[in-house]
Amino acid sequence: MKIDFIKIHGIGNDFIITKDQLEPGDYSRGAKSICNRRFGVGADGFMAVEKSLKADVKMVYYNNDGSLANMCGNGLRSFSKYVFDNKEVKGRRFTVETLDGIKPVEITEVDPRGRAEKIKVEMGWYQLDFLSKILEVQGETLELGSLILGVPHGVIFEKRLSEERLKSLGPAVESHPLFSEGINVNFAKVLDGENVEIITWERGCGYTLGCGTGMTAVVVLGNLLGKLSRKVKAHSPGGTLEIEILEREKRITMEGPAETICEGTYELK
Ligand SMILES: N[C@@H](CCC[C@H](N)C(=O)O)C(=O)O
Repeated sequence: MKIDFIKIHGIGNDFIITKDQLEPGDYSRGAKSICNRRFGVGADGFMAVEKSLKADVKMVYYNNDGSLANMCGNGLRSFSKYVFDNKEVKGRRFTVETLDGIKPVEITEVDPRGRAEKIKVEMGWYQLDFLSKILEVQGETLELGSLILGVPHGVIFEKRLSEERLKSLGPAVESHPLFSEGINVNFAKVLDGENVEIITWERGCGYTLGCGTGMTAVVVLGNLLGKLSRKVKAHSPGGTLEIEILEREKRITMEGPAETICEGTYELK
């Protein structure tokens, strides 16, 4: 079966998006195939655009290993760019149904041709699992906080960030028996109260250049621990997101870019 797709990234976290209808069982298999970086187009995740009865449009997200996830922050901005640029929605403010509920979106910057460049999304509110627990992993002692922001996140604050260390410890923490559904793993270094650097090992797709829900989880946990303020610039290898915790209203916003890479047709294997 052939599908039309577009590839969009949000701070280097890249996604394949299709409006074409697949057989229900084919999305997971399709995600593995099209996201493969050697034998497919290559991406961190695969998203389907669906009709919604509750919101303006519905986003369904699969990791590149074929697993379904409730939410993806960079994915939501990339998806929003797609539906806005392709006039699937009306106006610069609209709502997107996700498996984590309905997310209001605002296109905050457009290019001279009227295409979305910067997007602000509502991330909802978090569910704290625990602020701090000591984990022994591969002979290392890690102090980790855990919360759910649509998907589960572990946050480890460190003095120095090492991609090599993340790639070695990430898979072991992701599948640690403490987390029955697996977990995304974020290593974070606080630069000052308004700036934090983050590297992430994602459940279901490994090392990525940035993870929107993960960067938001770091800001939330950093704020709860008194390390970060409520309005923070979060920096990952692929770019920067602006994250704001609106405590009284119990909502969190995340703003950042999304950019089209290419579009085409793919023969699903
Ligand atoms: N890249 C995403 C998160 C995608 C889902 C995650 N890998 C999971 O399975 O929990 C983001 O930007 O938030």
